[in-house]
Amino acid sequence: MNICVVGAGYVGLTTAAVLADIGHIVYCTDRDTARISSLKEGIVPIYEPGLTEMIAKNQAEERLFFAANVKRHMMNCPVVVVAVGTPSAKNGSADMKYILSVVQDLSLVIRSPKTIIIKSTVPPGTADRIDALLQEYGVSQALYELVSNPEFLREGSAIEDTVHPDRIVIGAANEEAALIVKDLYQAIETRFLLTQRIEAELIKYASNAFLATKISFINEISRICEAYHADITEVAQGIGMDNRIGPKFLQAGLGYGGSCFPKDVNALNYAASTKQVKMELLQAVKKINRSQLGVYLNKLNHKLGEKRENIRIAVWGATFKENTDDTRYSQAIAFMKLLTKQGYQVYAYDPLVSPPIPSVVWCSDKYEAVKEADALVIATGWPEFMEADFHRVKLLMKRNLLLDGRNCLDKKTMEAHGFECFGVGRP
Ligand SMILES: NC(=O)c1ccc[n+]([C@@H]2O[C@H](COP(=O)([O-])OP(=O)(O)OC[C@H]3O[C@@H](n4cnc5c(N)ncnc54)[C@H](O)[C@@H]3O)[C@@H](O)[C@H]2O)c1
Ligand SMILES: O=c1ccn([C@@H]2O[C@H](COP(=O)(O)OP(=O)(O)O[C@H]3O[C@H](CO)[C@@H](O)[C@H](O)[C@H]3O)[C@@H](O)[C@H]2O)c(=O)[nH]1
Repeated sequence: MNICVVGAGYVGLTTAAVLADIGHIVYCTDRDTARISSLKEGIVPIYEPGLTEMIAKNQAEERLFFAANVKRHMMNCPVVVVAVGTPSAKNGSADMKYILSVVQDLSLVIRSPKTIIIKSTVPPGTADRIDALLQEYGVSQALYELVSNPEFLREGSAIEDTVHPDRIVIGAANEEAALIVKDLYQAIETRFLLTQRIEAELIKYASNAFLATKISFINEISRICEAYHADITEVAQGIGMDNRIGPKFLQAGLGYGGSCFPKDVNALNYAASTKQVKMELLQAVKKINRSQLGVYLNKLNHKLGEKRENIRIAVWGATFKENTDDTRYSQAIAFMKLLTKQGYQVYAYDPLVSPPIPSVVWCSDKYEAVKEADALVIATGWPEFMEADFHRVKLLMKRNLLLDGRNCLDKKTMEAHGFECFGVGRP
């Protein structure tokens, strides 16, 4: 099947690579011409383990092509997968400008029967809205099927999540349209859930909202653990052994970030408000996440004392989590900004990124960042931080404070190296 993927971001590139790898002919398009030019030359503009290799293989085998002429490929392919961004607008709603521009482009090129698959995360009711728009633009409904097929991949494990998903959700107005999409994924062994479009749209938002809730829940429990000198990692382990709860997404830390949870929680909240539904639990989830950084800033302040001048804090990690180069809504970066606002000198290191942040000095290596530091903060759980030579780190630092903001280090080992180590919800 010839497929046009619109949007060569994290989701578009992964989807295009996997669909090509399972045998389809895929044209991955983007209106960002520089991005497409580099992709044509084999330079993948994002970091995602295994993606560059999968793209190269399928380009070489002539199943995957990159193109900046979005409309031409939309017109020629019977299947169009929409994977453009839906970032947060100022009022918390999903900003639909990219989706709407794709719909406009589509309206100009639908001349033969097409299946349009919405993979972007969109508010409930979007598929119906697109239907209405296409008809307003004069496109005959007989010429297309519009299907909601939300994406559940995580950055850092996008390929694995797409090749071995927990489920594939297909929301379609009729069975025929659903089966066309199901057929595309024939080579993927998983459970398929066929619903109407509105349920598929809500399943995506509700999944992210639930996962964010799990994180805020465990972060709140970590606060009571600290008060009672209990270890949250053991408490989380015990909770997770209950099959009804499960062990995943119970890692206490500096809070959730990334391009999805913050914006999707806001967008769900906004969608509810337009129907006069109050999402009280979600409000609490957001509030806990917002206050999580403050809790650890206060702890650091308390341990470092009143003086801020010439106090140096090393921060390891800037991306919103390990194994990605994405810094959207990164708690690590938010923490760096809080530290500089307090008057601390911040020396930062991340294996992949060094975005400009006023008053933050970027170091090219993790050991350089800790030189003469009064405290070290582990803000992202990159494996190379766990494997660091902490004997050397201790020798390089001026003082011995270590905030393990992702609970990824063994506290006893750190104490044996001479650190005063405190994690999130650990005595
Ligand atoms: N990033 C994730 O982990 C993830 C996971 C699941 C779902 N999602 C959802 O998938 C969607 C895409 O997310 P992303 O992170 O891949 O986005 P992204 O911002 O990385 O990439 C989007 C791409 O779309 C392109 N684009 C925008 N408008 C276009 C147009 N009219 N025509 C052609 N190209 C256009 C942009 O140039 C950009 O390259 C969002 O709705 C997001 O919520 C993201
Ligand atoms: O136990 C945990 C798990 C995660 N996090 C944090 O939560 C955020 C999000 O992590 P993760 O969910 O692994 O990354 P994403 O790539 O943002 O993936 C989420 O968002 C995507 C976009 O919608 C969905 O497709 C995925 O299913 C959903 O997991 C990160 O800041 C993590 O550090 C925690 O603090 N504790």
